[in-house]
Order: sequence, then structure tokens, then C-alpha cells
Amino acid sequence: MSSGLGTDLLARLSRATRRGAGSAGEIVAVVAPAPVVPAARLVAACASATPIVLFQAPPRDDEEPLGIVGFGEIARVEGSGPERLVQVTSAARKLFASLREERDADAGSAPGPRFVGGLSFRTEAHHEPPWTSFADASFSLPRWIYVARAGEAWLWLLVREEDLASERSSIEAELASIEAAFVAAAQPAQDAPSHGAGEGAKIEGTSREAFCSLVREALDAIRAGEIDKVVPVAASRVCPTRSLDARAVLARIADAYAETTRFAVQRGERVFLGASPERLISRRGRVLSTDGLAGTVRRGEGDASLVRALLASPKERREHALVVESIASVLGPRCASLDVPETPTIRSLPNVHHLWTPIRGALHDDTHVLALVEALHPTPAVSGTPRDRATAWIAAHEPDARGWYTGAVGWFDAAGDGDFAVAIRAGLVSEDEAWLYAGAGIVEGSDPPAEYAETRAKQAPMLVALGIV
Ligand SMILES: C=C(O[C@H]1C=CC=C(C(=O)O)[C@@H]1O)C(=O)O
Repeated sequence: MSSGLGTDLLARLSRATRRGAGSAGEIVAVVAPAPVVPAARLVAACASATPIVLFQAPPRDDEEPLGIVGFGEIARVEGSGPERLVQVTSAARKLFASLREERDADAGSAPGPRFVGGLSFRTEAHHEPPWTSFADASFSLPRWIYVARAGEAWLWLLVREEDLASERSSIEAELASIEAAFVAAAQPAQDAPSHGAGEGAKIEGTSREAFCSLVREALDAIRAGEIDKVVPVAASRVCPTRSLDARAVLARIADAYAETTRFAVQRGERVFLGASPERLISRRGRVLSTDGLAGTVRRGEGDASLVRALLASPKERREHALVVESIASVLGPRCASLDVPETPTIRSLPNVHHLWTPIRGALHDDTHVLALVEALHPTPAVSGTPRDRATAWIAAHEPDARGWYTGAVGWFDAAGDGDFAVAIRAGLVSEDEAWLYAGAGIVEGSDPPAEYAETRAKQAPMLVALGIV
């Protein structure tokens, strides 16, 4: 590659190791400026380095978009049970303490190495198929970390001091394929003819009748006063007629839904990927931001009147208000100030409009982003209210394992900053199948067939990416 990124990074690695004390267990991290390319396309163009992780945030208001790609792994931290994120935080802290960052002057402002991963909707002793390779919480510290921000980008390489000599040739080979991927990712998007599930691909899963009866059971529980709101999720399995390429699916969803947070986490042969419109939490220092997002209408003819009806619907407003109230009650005590707009606005996506309340705040202290995730998850946008009863209702009634769907996906760094998206509008893709999911918030007044139709509209991003619609 003409940029000389590979030669540059290897020379930095050699200099860093000559400078270093060379203590065993230490991880050397070197960084060089890299070309700015669309993050998901970089993943699609680099087939060899696994596992992959991706977090690509959309441009929002005053914020610059942030793209993170991870190839390979220098370490993985996992947690299980109710303490899953405490376990992850403490294992990650030890790893960050053993990290020696070596930066030349031209990479002084590069965002530092970071973990990327996510968590399941609820904690389980053993996750059921197809989620068996996904732990309750699992984060990768990638060997190669591409970070793009504000029109600049960098590539980090992380190597354990004691593995430097033995891994030199594999590092060189990986670097050659990453360099080639930068060249390919910079080209205009091209749809590979073999991207999708193929003609005659079948979709099986929760039928319209089954979902409607689940919604009716939810309405019974609401009428009986057991819960105020619950969010059942339906699963479908796509059986393709040719091998699926998860990276190509990711590139398509990323291009088509640029206003969302695009993400991917690979575990074993499966890649959990999607395009989420909903921010769970972002933390930069003491500044935090999050989204109240609930209440939906499918886009269609007479779009402007659909939006007006959504804003005016008491049922949609109630469903939305429950989410905003819950977020405000969780964050309020942790914040010196919290700005919660009184009325929602609209967040428009290519397939649906949502009621949206963007929330911003200033924390009292340096609470780690994972502690904020722990406090907020699951919001009533994916579980219901009261939270414990809604979650118990879901465990008792939902027929399929949600796994990481409606969990959270994101990144965090050594300072405890990070971004997390609610893991929705997503699916689990492997060569021979794809699992798609979609849920709908049920409150008093919900109409079962309309809720079913809403779940179909919410699956559009994945269906388009799989070449099915
Ligand atoms: C549970 C999902 O969406 C949630 C997020 C936004 C709007 C929602 C709704 O209007 O029902 C859901 O609460 C999903 O996409 O599977």
C-alpha cells in the first residue's frame, strides 16, 4: 500500500521494544496515522483477521462520528451472572494497567486502545443455541484497533512483550491484509453479487398468530395490574440458499442505515450485527448523553400525517413516557444536572419513525460507563415496567432465546469513557443461517395485529442487508 502504514507501524514497534524495559506480561501498544475509510467497509474488506468487532456511531448534533474496528484479540474479558460488568471492569482495569502506550508526536491525539463488546439481555447460566458462544458479557481488546474521529484515523497494534519475537511473522501477514483492506474500503461501495441469502431463501419463526397471542397474554397481565408495559420479542430464522457472508451483510446495513449506530461482535462462527437507532449511554468525562426512544410508526404514504398521528397518540406517548421516566429516575441521583426535554421529538429512519427524547447530563463523579450501563439496562424500551416484573414476564412467556438481542453493545477505555447502543434492529449471522429479532412495546390499548406489523417494519434493516426485501 502506498501509504506505507505497514512499514511505519512495524518500525514504531521495533523502536518501542528497544525503548521498553521489556517486562513480561506487559502489552506494548503502538499507533500510526491511518487512512479515513468507512469502518464497516474496512471490516468487509478484511476477511482473514478474526474475531471482528465494530462500533460505528452516527454524526449527532455537536458530536463527531466515531468509528472503531477491531481485528483479532490480544485479550478477552468476560463476566457472568449479576456481577458480570463488575467482573469485566476489574479484569479490564488490570489489562489497562499492563498496557504501555508508545506514541510518536503525529499520533499524540489518537484515542487510546479500548475494549469493544457487549452483553446479553439477561444473565443466564448457559446461553441456549444459537447464543452458546456469547457470554453474559464479553469484550475484546483487539490486536488491531482502527479508530476514526473528526476526519482523522489511527491504527493501533497491541503485542505482548514476551510474544514479540514469535509473533513477528504473523503480525506482518495480518498487517499486509489490513493494508489491502484499507485500499479496498476506500473504493466506492460495490454490491457483491453474492451478498445475500439467495433466491428461495426461507424464513421460519414466530407466526403472526403466535405473536398476536403473546401480545394478548401481555395485555391480560397489564389489565390484571401485574405490569404496566412489556416488550415481547419475536425471532425468525433465515435459511439461505447460499453461504452468508456476515461481513458483506454488515457493510450493506452500515451503508443503508448511516444515521444509526452500526455494530458487530463476532464470537466463534457467528457475528451479532445490526444498526441501532437507540443510544443506551455515552460518557465523556462527566458528560453523559442517552436516548429515550419508544413509540413507533411504520413509514409510508402520507408520511407527515403519520408523524403527526404518532406525536398525538396517547398510547404511543404513554409507552414513550415510561422509558423517559425510568431513565431520568436512574440517572437523576447520579447527576449534578440532567436535561430531560418535556416533550419528545421524532427520530426518522428509512423504515420507521420513533418518538425520541434526547437526554443529557453532568455526572457528580467519575462513574465508569459500565456502571451506568448496569444501572440503566434493561430500559423499559426493551423490557417494560415495573422492570423486574416485566423481565420475569418475558422469561416466562417468550418462546425463543433473545441472547444479546435487546442487550447492549459498545466500547470503553482506560478512563471509563465509552458509548453503548441498545442492541436492537440486529441479527445473528453465520454461514448457514441468520437469526432475526424484533420486539414491540405493549401497553394498555395496544392492538395485536398492529404490533405484529410493527415488528416486521423493525426487521427491515436486516432483511434488506440479507437481500430478502
Ligand atoms: C424492542 C425494539 O424496539 C424498541 C425501541 C424503540 C421503539 C420500540 C417500540 O415502539 O415498541 C421498542 O420499545 C426492537 O426494535 O426490537
